[in-house]
Amino acid sequence: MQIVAVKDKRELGRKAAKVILEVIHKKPDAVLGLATGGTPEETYKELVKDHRENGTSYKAVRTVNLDEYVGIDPSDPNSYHSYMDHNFFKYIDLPEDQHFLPDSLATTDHDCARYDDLIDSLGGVDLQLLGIGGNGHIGFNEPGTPLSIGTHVVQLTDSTRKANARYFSSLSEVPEQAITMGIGTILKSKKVLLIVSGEEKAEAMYKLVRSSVPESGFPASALIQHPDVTVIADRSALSLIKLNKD
Ligand SMILES: O=P(O)(O)OC[C@H]1O[C@](O)(CO)[C@@H](O)[C@@H]1O
Repeated sequence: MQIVAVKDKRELGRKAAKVILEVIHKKPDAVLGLATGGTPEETYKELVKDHRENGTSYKAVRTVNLDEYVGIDPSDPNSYHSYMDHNFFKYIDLPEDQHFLPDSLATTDHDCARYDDLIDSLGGVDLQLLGIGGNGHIGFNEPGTPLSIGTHVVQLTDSTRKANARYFSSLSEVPEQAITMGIGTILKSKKVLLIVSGEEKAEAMYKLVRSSVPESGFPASALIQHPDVTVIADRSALSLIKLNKD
C-alpha cells in the first residue's frame, strides 16, 4: 500500500485526478469504479476541468459505481445517480449507456449478483476510486461484512446514517439500507485508489495504517491484501500518523 500525503482536499483532488487520467490515457476504454460522498467532489471537479481544457475523452470509458441507497428514486436529488450526474457525468462526453450504478429499486440477491456479472462482462474494474467511512467502511460495507462478499444489500449503521444526514433535511430521511459492491467485488479491481480527507477520518486512517491482518470489524483493512493500492490522504486525515516522508 503506497501512501501519498497531500496538504488539503484541493491537492488531494488534483493528485487523485492525475492517477485516474493516467489510467484513461493508457487505456481509453478503461473501466472506472467510481465513488460518491464529500471526498471525491474535488476529484470530479479536476476531471471536468481537464476534460474542458485538455479534451480528455470518455467516449470509450465505462464506469461502475460502488453503491446506491435502497428504495430511493434515481431522480431524487439525494440518490447517488443524481450525485454522479451533477458532479461529473453531465460535464463529460461519457455515453449514457456506458455508466452503471447499482439499481436502488432492484435489490434481490439475483439483482445483486447481476451487478457483479455486469462488472465481469465489462472486463473488470481497471481502477476503483474509494472513500472511507469514519468506521472503516468502504463502499457501504459496514463493520462485520464478510471480506469475500459480492454486491449485496446492507443495513446502514447509525454512525453512517448520521454522517450522511448532512445531505438530507433530517436524519429520518436517510435511507436505512443501501446496495453496495462487496469487499470481494472491490478486491477484484486491478488498481485501487483510496482518498481520505479531514480530521473525522484520522482515526480510520490510523487504524488502516496499523492493520496487519484483514478483519471484518474494520472493512478497509481488507485492502492490505490487494497488490496495488494507492492511498492519497490530506494532513488532517494523517494527523494521528507519523510518516517518514511526504
Ligand atoms: O466522502 P464521505 O462523504 O466522507 O464518504 C465516505 C464514503 O462513504 C460513502 O459515501 C458511503 O457512506 C462511500 O460511498 C464513500 O466513499
